[in-house]
Amino acid sequence: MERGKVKKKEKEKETEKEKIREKGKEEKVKRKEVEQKIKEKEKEKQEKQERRKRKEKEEKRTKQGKETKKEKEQFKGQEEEGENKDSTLTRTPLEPLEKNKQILVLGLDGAGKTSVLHSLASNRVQHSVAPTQGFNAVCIHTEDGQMEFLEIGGSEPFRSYSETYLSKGLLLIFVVDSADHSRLPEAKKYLHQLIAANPVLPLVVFANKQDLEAAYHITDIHEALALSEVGNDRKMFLFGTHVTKNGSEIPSTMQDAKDLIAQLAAEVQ
Ligand SMILES: Nc1nc2c(ncn2[C@@H]2O[C@H](COP(=O)(O)OP(=O)(O)OP(=O)(O)O)[C@@H](O)[C@H]2O)c(=O)[nH]1
Ligand SMILES: [Mg+2]
Repeated sequence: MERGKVKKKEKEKETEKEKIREKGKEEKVKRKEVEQKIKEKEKEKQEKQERRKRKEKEEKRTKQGKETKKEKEQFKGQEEEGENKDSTLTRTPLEPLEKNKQILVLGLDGAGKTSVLHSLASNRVQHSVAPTQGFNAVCIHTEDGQMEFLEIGGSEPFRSYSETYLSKGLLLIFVVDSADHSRLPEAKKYLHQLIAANPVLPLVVFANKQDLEAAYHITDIHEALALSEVGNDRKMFLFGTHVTKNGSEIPSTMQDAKDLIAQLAAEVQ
């Protein structure tokens, strides 16, 4: 009888232990499930982050692509035409580029804009061999950085683009053929149209082709272009320049003009 009781108690103990073991097992399974869930959530989070990063990269690439495309479109033209032998420096923007403010080089066709610009860029006299069909962008490196010049061809169809660029210009360089007396009134009209579009834009006038016998002296050019009327709020400078012997050093007036342009550009920027 006693033995029977002991056996029963032992059995009960055994069942109790069994239950505890079972419970332990269940808890272990539950813990594993929770751990699994946490891992899955972390994985999901990581995947989400990667997806977001990929998307951001993709967007960045598309944006860059668009910009490059826009710039490429802006700069096609004379390079493709290959007519102008100075085309390494020639670009055709359709609209002003936002990045850097440009120094605008304007004036009637044949005044000598390209010749002046390329001579300033290389510090050597460099004649242009063809009229600019559209735009001509030249970057000149200086001690303090770089200057971006933009010539707009002086022929009638291209002149109309000038006003679009004036509001974003840094300086205006106006080149005039000092020996072409008959076209001085036309040059004056064009210059005054330009400056009316931007009342503060500093103005540097190049009375070019001073080497020619028929060239007007700079005081006559001052009068012929009515430079006294350019406005009191505007800085204005006038240089007598010439681009004569190809390959020779640029004349000192041109070097002076270049230094002044660099100084003005630094002040305005
Ligand atoms: N004698 C002389 N000829 C010059 C001088 N500057 C330019 N030329 C000549 O003038 C002609 C026209 O020069 P360009 O530099 O093409 O003139 P541009 O103002 O750029 O003309 P577009 O591009 O048509 O607006 C070329 O035959 C040049 O060689 C100069 O100082 N003296
Ligand atoms: Mg030109």
